[in-house]
Amino acid sequence: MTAFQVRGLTRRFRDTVALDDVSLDVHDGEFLVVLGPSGSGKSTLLEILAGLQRADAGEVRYRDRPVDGPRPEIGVVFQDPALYPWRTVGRNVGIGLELDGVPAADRRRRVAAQLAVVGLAGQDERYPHQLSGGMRQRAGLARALVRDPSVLLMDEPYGAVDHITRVRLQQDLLELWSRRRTTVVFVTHDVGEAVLLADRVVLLSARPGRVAREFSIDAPRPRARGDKALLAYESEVYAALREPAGTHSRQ
Ligand SMILES: Nc1ncnc2c1ncn2[C@@H]1O[C@H](COP(=O)(O)OP(=O)(O)OP(=O)(O)O)[C@@H](O)[C@H]1O
Repeated sequence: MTAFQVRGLTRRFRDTVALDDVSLDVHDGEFLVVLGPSGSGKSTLLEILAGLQRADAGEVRYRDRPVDGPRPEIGVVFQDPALYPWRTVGRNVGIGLELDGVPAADRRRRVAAQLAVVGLAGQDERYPHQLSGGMRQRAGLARALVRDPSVLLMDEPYGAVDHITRVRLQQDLLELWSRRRTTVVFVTHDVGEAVLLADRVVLLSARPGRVAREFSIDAPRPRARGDKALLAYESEVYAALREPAGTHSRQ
């Protein structure tokens, strides 16, 4: 089944055309990576999928219903997890459940379980400033997962953590995804990250943001950085990035 159907999406900010006639499908259970240079409209696309902003033209449907606002089954993870500093990690992660009116005992149980899933078991009572950047990012992921979303939208979630932490977080995300098979749409401008994670990479061109190319990453899983099969895909994507703008052909 198709999770998202995106048709003819256009978004302008004054003179800037952030997205120009973007169409794509996201399939159920798929790990889709949206790759593109700065200003190619990746974040704008993700926010429209999340129902956080509207397109000027075109349509987004999720499971065949128009997306007209945020929904609990669509979880979002941003580069900055934006945890409330005055709330404990547990109360940050459980915030969506509070809004959903889930009783406190149930909430605590679900939060503790989700913290364990992301590698933060027993950290409920700590405060965000007591966590490392990588741990805060894990807490942001737990906050999205705790509502049991059927799709996760991730906007450069590892863009602000150091390289070694990033490699670890990527590996953990891959393990999590292979267990849950939640549909993921993941935005990055890191080619290595894109081919490591993706079933399919959609490459956007910059200003205006258009779908330039698509790559199916048919490398076997489990995967790890440095796998030979992935390096071949990386070379293919880098070659596409070297093509002058406007000469991209769709595969
Ligand atoms: N709220 C806004 N007001 C004005 N212009 C905006 C706004 N949001 C995005 N833009 C412009 O739209 C274009 C696409 O921005 P967007 O943030 O979606 O790109 P991106 O590919 O995610 O970039 P980056 O990789 O740098 O985060 C850019 O030129 C940006 O300046």
